[in-house]
Amino acid sequence: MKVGIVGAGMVGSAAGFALIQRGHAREIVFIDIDTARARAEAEDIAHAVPFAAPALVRHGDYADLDGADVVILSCGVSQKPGETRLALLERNAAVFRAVVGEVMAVCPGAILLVASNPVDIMGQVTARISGLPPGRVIGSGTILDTARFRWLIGRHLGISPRSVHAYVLGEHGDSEVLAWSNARAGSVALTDFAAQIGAALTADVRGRIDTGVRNAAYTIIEGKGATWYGIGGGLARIVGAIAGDEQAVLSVSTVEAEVLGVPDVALSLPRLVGRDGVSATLMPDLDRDETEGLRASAEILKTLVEKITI
Ligand SMILES: NC(=O)C1=CN([C@@H]2O[C@H](COP(=O)(O)OP(=O)(O)OC[C@H]3O[C@@H](n4cnc5c(N)ncnc54)[C@H](O)[C@@H]3O)[C@@H](O)[C@H]2O)C=CC1
Ligand SMILES: CC(=O)C(=O)O
Repeated sequence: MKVGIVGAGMVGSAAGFALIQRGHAREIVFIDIDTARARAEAEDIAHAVPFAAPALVRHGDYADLDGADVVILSCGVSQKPGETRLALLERNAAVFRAVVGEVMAVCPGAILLVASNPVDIMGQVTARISGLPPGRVIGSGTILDTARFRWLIGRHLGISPRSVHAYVLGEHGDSEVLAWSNARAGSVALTDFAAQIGAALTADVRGRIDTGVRNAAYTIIEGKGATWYGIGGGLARIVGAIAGDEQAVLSVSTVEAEVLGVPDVALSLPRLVGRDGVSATLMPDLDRDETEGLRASAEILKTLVEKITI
C-alpha cells in the first residue's frame, strides 16, 4: 500500500509510525504546509524502519501522492484545553477546501481517511468536495472511542479489551452513544459476564466508564496538549483493514442516506471495511435511550453540516 498523510503533526506522525510498526504500508509520503515539519517527521520515522517492516518513508508535495491507495487527512488545527471538537469546524473546513482538491487532482482513485476534527463533519465536507462515493471517504469516527470503551470495560472485568465486543456510535464527540445494551465479553452478554466473575457493572461503574470515554480527549489535552497515540493506532487499524481486504467490522464514520429519520448525515455505526473502503453499514439493536441518543447525535451533526458552504 502507498499511503499519503496530509498533516504531519502529532496525529499524522503517530499514524505513520503505527503503520510502519504494523507493516501496513510499503510507502508513506508526508505532506504539510510546514515542509520542514513534514521532512523531519518522515526522517525520524524512517529511522525506525530498520526495527520494523520494510517501507519507504519520505516527505513530498501533492504530486508525490501519485498512485496512493489511501490518503490520511490529519491537517488543520486541534483543540486547546477545554475547547470542543465542534469549535474547530470553520477553521478546518477552510483547510480542507484547499487540501482535498489538491489530493483529488493527483490520486482520484485513493480512499480518503479523515482524522481532523470534528471528524464526522470533516468527512462529510470531504465527500462533498471530492465527489467520491460515501464508502471511499472514511472518517475515523468513533474507532478511538470504541477502543477507549473496550479498554475501560476490559480493565473493570480483568480481561483483554480484544475480548470485549462493544461499540461507541454517533458523533466522535460530546453526543456520542456508548452502546451498553448489546455489549458482549466473548460470546456472553456483558452484564452476565460481569455477574459471573463477581465484577458487577453497577450504575456507578457504568457512569465512571461513560465519563472516562466521553471525557478522555479533554483530560489528555489538559495534561499534554493533544492526543495522538490512540488515534494513530486507530488509523493504522483502518488502513490495515483496507490493505488486507479484511471486511473488518469497525466503528467508522461515513455519510449515510438516512439515520433514524435524519437524512444525509455522517456519523459512526459498525461498518464493513475492506479493499474498497466501507462496503456495508450495520444498524445494531439498541435500547430506547441509546436509540434516542443516536438520533439526537445525528440531529446535532446534521444541523452543523448544513451551515457549512463548500
Ligand atoms: N479523529 C480523532 O479521533 C482525532 C482527531 N484529532 C484531530 O486531528 C487533527 C490534527 O491534530 P494534531 O496532529 O494534534 O495537530 P497538529 O497541529 O500537531 O498537526 C496539524 C498539522 O496540519 C498542518 N496543516 C495545517 N494547515 C495545513 C494545510 N493547509 N495543508 C497541509 N497541512 C496543514 C500543520 O502545519 C500541522 O503540522 C486535529 O483536527 C485534531 O483535533 C486529534 C486526535 C484524535
Ligand atoms: C482529540 C480527539 O478527538 C480525541 O482524542 O478523541
